Amino acid sequence: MASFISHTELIAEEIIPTIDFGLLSNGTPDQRSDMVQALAKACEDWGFFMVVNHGIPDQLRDEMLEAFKTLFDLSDDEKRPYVGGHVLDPIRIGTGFNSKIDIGKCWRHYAKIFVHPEFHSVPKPLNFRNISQEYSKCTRAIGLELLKAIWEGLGIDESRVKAALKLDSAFQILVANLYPPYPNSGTTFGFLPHSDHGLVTLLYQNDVDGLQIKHKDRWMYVKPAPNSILVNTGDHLEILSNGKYKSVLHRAVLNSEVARMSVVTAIGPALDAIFEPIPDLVNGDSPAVFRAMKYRDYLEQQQSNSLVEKGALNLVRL
Ligand SMILES: O=C(O)CCC(=O)C(=O)O
Ligand SMILES: [Fe+2]
Repeated sequence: MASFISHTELIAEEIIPTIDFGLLSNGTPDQRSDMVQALAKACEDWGFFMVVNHGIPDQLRDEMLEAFKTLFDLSDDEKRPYVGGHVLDPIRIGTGFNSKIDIGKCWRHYAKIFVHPEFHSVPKPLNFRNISQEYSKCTRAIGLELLKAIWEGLGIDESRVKAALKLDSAFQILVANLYPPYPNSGTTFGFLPHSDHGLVTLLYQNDVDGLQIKHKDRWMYVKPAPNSILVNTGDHLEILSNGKYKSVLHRAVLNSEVARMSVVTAIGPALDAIFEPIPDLVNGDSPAVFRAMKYRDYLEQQQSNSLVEKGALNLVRL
């Protein structure tokens, strides 16, 4: 496999947009309106932004990271029931992107748990259930509030989108990534370049950087502001917005000295919702560029195949 790291130019001079969640949820009407505009710009220009004043208690974030660390440290016997299942199994533990097809390319352990509309959890560690339930609730509320502001910024009727996507049953998945230290050979990634399938993804990491995003055709490092969470737009926002907001391509590189961990939560439509470009955004000047598909089918296809950047979107591209 070609070395991406040594052959790509990395840029750091651009400033990643920051969204003040406090002003979005509790600001004056003018402050909220400014944030809605800032969010629309961040989605259009970047597909990626940092969120500050998000209200997730520091302790809860740390407990969530620790609980996942303990889960990864369980014996192979204890983890076996969750290893090697189907991509739509509600709890999965594995390595690489998809353990069956990506051996050797991704130096990553993952745990993936479906937490909404049905909440799933593991029996060990004992505190996992309570922590993950609370963490999922908090992050889902933030994700849904961001989406509400995103619909507003696109000038579309929130209640119609919410009903079409069945957002009361929004599909939420909680994922932890553990990247053990790895000598930097330049050929092995933590996570290969990809976009996420859902509407928005929220990410929190330990204090080891490694996430990179593709911005204006160049890879750039992401250095999160203290206490921020990172948010990126997923394929479904690209589809719904009829290509106005592109899902951002991102990847994770490895650290040769220390382990990196990220806790990621992706929020999407209900699994049985059929998504397609929002009719208000399709017209003679801007014909539909994606066809309709059921979210569950998209997810299954995207997760079952090798990741080739944003290749999954071709399933629905017209
Ligand atoms: O660990 C990271 O920084 C990236 C993780 C990621 O992209 C994902 O879980 O989809
Ligand atoms: Fe991702």
